[in-house]
Amino acid sequence: MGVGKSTVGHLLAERLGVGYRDTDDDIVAAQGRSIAEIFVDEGEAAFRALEKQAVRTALAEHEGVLALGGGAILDADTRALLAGQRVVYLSMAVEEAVKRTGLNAARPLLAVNPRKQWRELMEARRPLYEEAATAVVATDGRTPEEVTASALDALEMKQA
Ligand SMILES: Nc1ncnc2c1ncn2[C@@H]1O[C@H](COP(=O)(O)OP(=O)(O)OP(=O)(O)O)[C@@H](O)[C@H]1O
Ligand SMILES: O=C(O)C1=C[C@@H](O)[C@@H](O)[C@H](O)C1
Ligand SMILES: [Mg+2]
Repeated sequence: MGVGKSTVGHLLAERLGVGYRDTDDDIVAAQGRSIAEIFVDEGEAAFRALEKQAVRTALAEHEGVLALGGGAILDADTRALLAGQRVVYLSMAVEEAVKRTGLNAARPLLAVNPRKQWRELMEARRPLYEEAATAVVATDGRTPEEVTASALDALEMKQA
């Protein structure tokens, strides 16, 4: 959350001359509600079901850069779909995460105690991110342009 998927994703798409899509945005558009509202109204499990379908649809329809929600990796079927894709894991340390996300209530899973919640989420997810990734790019103290350049290098993809 807040690692720079949207910022870097847009830059990466621009450099590659392809489109950008974001499954969080797809869910919000289809539901006509914010992610925080979906969590409050229906709970995380309902959000995860919507997310799983959104990832499946986007991977089938879209050929450019796709940003996934931070928790999409928790779903085993989603992980299987990612197995055939180039996947970039953008990483950061907790202090960078707190700087970038702040106490923003739009991120319901970090709303109460961001540092502690972020650490716990990452302990559970880091192995899944690493397993899915074909490229890992550290973002701490680096500009979005630098992160984008590293992602292109790591993916061995040329700019358009
Ligand atoms: N490399 C970077 N260095 C410093 N700040 C950054 C960097 N990349 C993104 N940011 C800033 O961090 C914040 C979060 O970035 P962004 O919205 O791109 O992340 P995200 O991963 O898409 O977040 P979300 O989990 O909400 O989808 C923004 O304020 C953005 O300007
Ligand atoms: O890491 C997560 O579990 C989440 C990340 C966001 O992208 C959103 O998908 C939502 O806030 C949940
Ligand atoms: Mg984003």
